[in-house]
Amino acid sequence: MNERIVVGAALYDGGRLLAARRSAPPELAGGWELPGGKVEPGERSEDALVRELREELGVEAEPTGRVPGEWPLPGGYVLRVWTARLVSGEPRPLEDHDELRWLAPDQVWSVDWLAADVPAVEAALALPYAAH
Ligand SMILES: Nc1nc2c([nH]c(=O)n2[C@H]2C[C@H](O)[C@@H](COP(=O)(O)OP(=O)(O)OP(=O)(O)O)O2)c(=O)[nH]1
Repeated sequence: MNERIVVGAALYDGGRLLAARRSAPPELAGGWELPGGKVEPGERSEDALVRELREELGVEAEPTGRVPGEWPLPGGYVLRVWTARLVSGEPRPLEDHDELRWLAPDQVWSVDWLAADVPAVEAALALPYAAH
């Protein structure tokens, strides 16, 4: 009954995508991911996404659409991704991350994404530009 879902945000601002470098746990530290986290029992995925972006980055964001697909994560979780738009605030690495980077389209593959994020980011980039 408890689905094990991690939601990630393809957070865009001015055509650039936000990438976040994990600082923990040790086996994931240094890898880049889409900010987000685990959906709590009874929580809507979009609400979890907004909550996680507030907690982790200190920003208000609005989910704008689901990126088709889901990608398996260790521990029986799956990663689902939403596009999102920055509503207010400047993202800061408050929790879980030690660096953030806004990536222009030609910089998206300049960071070392976590394994599950490679197909997830590809799927986000495959969406029509209007979704960004
Ligand atoms: N948030 C996020 N997690 C990812 C991505 N790719 C990926 O493999 N993961 C993994 C890392 C973690 O093992 C797990 C997400 O856990 P998390 O630590 O971000 O979740 P959370 O903030 O709710 O934390 P907690 O309840 O474990 O304290 O999924 C991604 O793009 N975004």
